[in-house]
Amino acid sequence: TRSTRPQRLLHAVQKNATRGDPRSVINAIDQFCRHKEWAMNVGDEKGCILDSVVSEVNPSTVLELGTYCGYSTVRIARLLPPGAKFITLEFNPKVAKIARQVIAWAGLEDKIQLVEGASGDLIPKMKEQFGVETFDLVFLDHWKDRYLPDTKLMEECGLLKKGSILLADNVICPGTPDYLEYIRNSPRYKSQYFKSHLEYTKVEDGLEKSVFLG
Ligand SMILES: CCCNc1ncnc2c1ncn2[C@@H]1O[C@H](/C=C/CNC(=O)c2cc(-c3ccc(F)cc3)cc(O)c2O)[C@H](C)[C@H]1O
Ligand SMILES: [Mg+2]
Repeated sequence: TRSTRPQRLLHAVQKNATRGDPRSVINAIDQFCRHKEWAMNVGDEKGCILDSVVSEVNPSTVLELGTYCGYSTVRIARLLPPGAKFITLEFNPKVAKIARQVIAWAGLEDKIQLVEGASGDLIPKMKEQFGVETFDLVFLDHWKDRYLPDTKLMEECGLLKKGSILLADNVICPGTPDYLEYIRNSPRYKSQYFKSHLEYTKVEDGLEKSVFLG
């Protein structure tokens, strides 16, 4: 049977990237998706914005919603200080298996805790099961209609503290209208839109960075 897109992306990494070199893994995926087969990674253009936010926040605790093939996981993990706690959630076991191999190829498995399951089930368990108090940074990149419910759930579970940063991908394309409306009108957040393009295309997209005010 035909391979899956994540499997083909993993093979491109194993063929073209150097083991233990996160930068080469990132480049191999970007080359593959730009020239061979598009895939829904945050990509190089939005990835630079992600890098700058991660570097600025210099987080001790990070949560990623929607690992997919691990492209943004590798981008984030390579910039984290030693001892940082980085949890990424992926509910599709086949996709998680690919992501684990991409992360291992980058040599970053010791910095990342990939947890298989649905965010709605796992977010309420973060404190008791994963020993997390609050998250300094959350990267939202899973199903777009889940950004808002999961943000409200993180608030309810006390996982955000004054200064916590939410960074959301795809707020224009495919779009997350209910999330944007909520986060831009809530007195509990200060938001900023970073205009960019849909990965590997000229279509407009962007990242929304929101600071939780407590
Ligand atoms: C109950 C589940 C919720 N909880 C969950 N808990 C854990 N893991 C979850 C949850 N919900 C989903 N996931 C996982 O995250 C991944 C899913 C990621 C989704 N990303 C997009 O849909 C997208 C589309 C485009 C796009 C743009 C233009 C186009 F023309 C086509 C596509 C671009 C982009 O940058 C995009 O990120 C993965 C496949 C899926 O298993
Ligand atoms: Mg995305």
